[in-house]
Amino acid sequence: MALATPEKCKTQVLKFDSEEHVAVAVAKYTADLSEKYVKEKGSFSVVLSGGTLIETLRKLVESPYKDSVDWSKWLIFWVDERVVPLDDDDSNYKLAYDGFLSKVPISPSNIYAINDKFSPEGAADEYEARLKHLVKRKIIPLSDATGFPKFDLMLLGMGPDGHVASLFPTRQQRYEKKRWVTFITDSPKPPPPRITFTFPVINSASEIAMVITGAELANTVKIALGGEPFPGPSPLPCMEVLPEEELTWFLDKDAASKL
Ligand SMILES: O=C(O)[C@H](O)[C@@H](O)[C@H](O)[C@H](O)COP(=O)(O)O
Repeated sequence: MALATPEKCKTQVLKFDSEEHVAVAVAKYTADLSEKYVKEKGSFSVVLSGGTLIETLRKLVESPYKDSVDWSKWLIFWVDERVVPLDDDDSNYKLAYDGFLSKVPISPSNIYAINDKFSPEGAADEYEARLKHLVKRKIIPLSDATGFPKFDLMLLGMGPDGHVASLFPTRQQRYEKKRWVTFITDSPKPPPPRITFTFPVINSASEIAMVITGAELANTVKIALGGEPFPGPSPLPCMEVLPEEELTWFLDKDAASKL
């Protein structure tokens, strides 16, 4: 099946004076998309990453969105997860639960955490099987363009090495073309065992927001968006993010300082 083409994906780069302004803008963007997708299809599937993203989502659980968003229609997934118990401080589920999910009325049955009883390989297989089941029940559609599951919104962070999800520049998972979910046991960012969505799934999303703050990411942002040819053998993973409809970069002043 044909993969999404760059011509189809609209890219916006939004720069803000501070992290606080990014947080305000990401909350409005997410709430607006929630309204749009709930109206169009009766649900809103949101894929979270870990890291600083959850803190940047803090405005979404405040007024006016706390009361205006139709949380009952939200479905929550993780683009990557550390294979640790769900109550471990390293768990992306725990991070999201403590900072976001526990503050809004999303039904626990709509929150798709990994099964923390499995090995990384088993957890990836089980998460993929669960996604396939949701597709079969028509809860998550398949992309007509790619044949992979199509989530409404993915909210992604990025590492200084250009990784997104747990797809690292020096690891082969970034090249996976068939699996929906894969695993890694030697992640360069600790903890080492993780599962991650693959690029075909990430790029089948309708919308992706790259939420990037802090001066330590300025060089990588420049490489990704600066318009200069990339010198390495393969582009950085962050340069390969290309959803089906719209890609929006939210940058604070520090992250955008080298553009
Ligand atoms: O589990 C993880 O580690 C993440 O999902 C990872 O992909 C993260 O989004 C980036 O590493 C950025 O992390 P920061 O926002 O903390 O810099």
